[in-house]
Amino acid sequence: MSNGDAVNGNGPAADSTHTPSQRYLSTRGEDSGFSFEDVVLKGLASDGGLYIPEEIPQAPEWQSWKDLSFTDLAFNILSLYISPAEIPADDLRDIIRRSYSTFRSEHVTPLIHLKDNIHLLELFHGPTFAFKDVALQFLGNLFEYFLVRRNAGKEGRDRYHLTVVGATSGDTGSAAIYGLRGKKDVSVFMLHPKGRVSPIQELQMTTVLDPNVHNLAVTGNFDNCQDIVKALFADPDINATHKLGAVNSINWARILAQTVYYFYSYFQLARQQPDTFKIGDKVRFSVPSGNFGDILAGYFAFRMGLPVDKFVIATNENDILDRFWKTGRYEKKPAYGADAQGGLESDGVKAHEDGVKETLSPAMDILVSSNFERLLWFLAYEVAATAGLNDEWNKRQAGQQVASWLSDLKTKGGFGPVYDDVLASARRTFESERVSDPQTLDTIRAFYRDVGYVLDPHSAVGVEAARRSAERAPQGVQIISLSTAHPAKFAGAVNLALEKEEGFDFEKKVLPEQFVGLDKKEKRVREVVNDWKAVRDIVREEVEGELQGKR
Ligand SMILES: Cc1ncc(COP(=O)(O)O)c(C=O)c1O
Ligand SMILES: N[C@@H](CCOP(=O)(O)O)C(=O)O
Repeated sequence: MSNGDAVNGNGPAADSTHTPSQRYLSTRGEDSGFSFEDVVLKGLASDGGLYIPEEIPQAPEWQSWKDLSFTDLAFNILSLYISPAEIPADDLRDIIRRSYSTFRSEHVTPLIHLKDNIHLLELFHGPTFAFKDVALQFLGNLFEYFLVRRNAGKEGRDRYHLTVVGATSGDTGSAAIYGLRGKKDVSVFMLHPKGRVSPIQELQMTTVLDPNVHNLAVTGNFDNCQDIVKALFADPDINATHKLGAVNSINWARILAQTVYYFYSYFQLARQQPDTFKIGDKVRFSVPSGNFGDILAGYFAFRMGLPVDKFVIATNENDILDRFWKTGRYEKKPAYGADAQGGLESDGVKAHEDGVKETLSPAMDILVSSNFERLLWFLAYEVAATAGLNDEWNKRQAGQQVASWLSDLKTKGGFGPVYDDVLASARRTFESERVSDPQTLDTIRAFYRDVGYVLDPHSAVGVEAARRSAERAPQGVQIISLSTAHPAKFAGAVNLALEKEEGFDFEKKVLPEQFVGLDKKEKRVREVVNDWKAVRDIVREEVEGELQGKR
């Protein structure tokens, strides 16, 4: 499929009055020429790839953005990708303003100094206390905007009804639900691995009773949920009857919205440390990583012109990314580590037969990182470009290479080692660190003792990686470590680390009022087996019920 064809193969064609500033292509090379609106509503490309912009726009004026508010900065950055012909400037400003008015901090994503040259970018001040809110509040409003526009003057079954299907290891689910609850013409189906999200995360999702919200607890792991979502997108049958939409970071708008806080944190650092950090200095980012969406947003900010010294990929013991950077091989893990005893690794972490380890940072318990595919495209493109042929050829080569790697991942469980120049290019911009559960607990404890700060386990993985990276970093480099969730979402890990600390009281020190009494609320969730067809049947049944006003 190409250029301006119907969304999902059956939706309305892109409206020629909304001329795009930017075209998008698929990482697997078979799908191209789409507008921003197309890719936001479509989510996943029809060849199974992920959408990327044909060109990464440069931001030559970025230095003059230093004193802008978060929302003004967001407007400037997003405008590089969304032309006023697609969304008029006033409308875009309004979408951005509404999206961030729900945040509890005037900075939206405040930066605080943690210790020495390590700074913490707090991304958890949105409605669900996780970094996903930054993108999903925006995406929810964007969906609404496009649907209102498409449905003007239409009634009943003629209206464009979006069926969002998403997979979550805990945080995307609630953030997407809060971004979309009660919105007209949208149904939301969130699949989470039954029993493998934290109790608060589960309650945040299942206590939302709006008729358009459907929680499905899948007997399986996060990757099974993600595979079901991708199978639904690949199924022509459901695509013919329902217009599927994505809220996971396969949706380009998720990545785009997240680029803003990389710039914003850089400017906050310059404002906070005018004597030691000047605009133009390079900064290092450490990012707790699972699906690779958050760190990929940083990569786009870097490619747009932000001076970055290195990105540190921080993984937990589900370490496919760390292993790639160390070996050049991208491989799913064998079921159990060599030292496993009856499903328990030597450090006490539970390893499931499917290869996923159940760690203290469960939102990163992911076997395969879906956004890594987007980076692979850019790495392959860079290598193709050294051949000196034309850009069209380079893009085609990159798409073919990515399709071949991803096919090996599917059929053989992995690929690699990749060519030396691909790995060298990856290592120029990124490095990686793997942080075990005991190290995560030690980090939470150490920073609580040292500076009185309570880190959530995911943020602790990032901070420990930042601390290790600081030992190798050039003298004086400032490191911004992304804090991806509020500690109250992970009471188990935080209490494990801090319960013996004198004076520590989880309820008084950590628990926000919004979480109090959640467990007393009514819940709605359906259990489903790990079978995409069973999920498809539920989606059909529930959407029909909603459209007939039965729910
Ligand atoms: C709290 C938390 N930290 C880190 C991550 C990893 O982010 P990403 O999947 O974008 O790499 C996630 C899940 O996505 C998360 O929920
Ligand atoms: N950690 C995520 C997993 C889904 O990742 P996404 O960024 O692709 O939506 C979660 O919390 O659900």
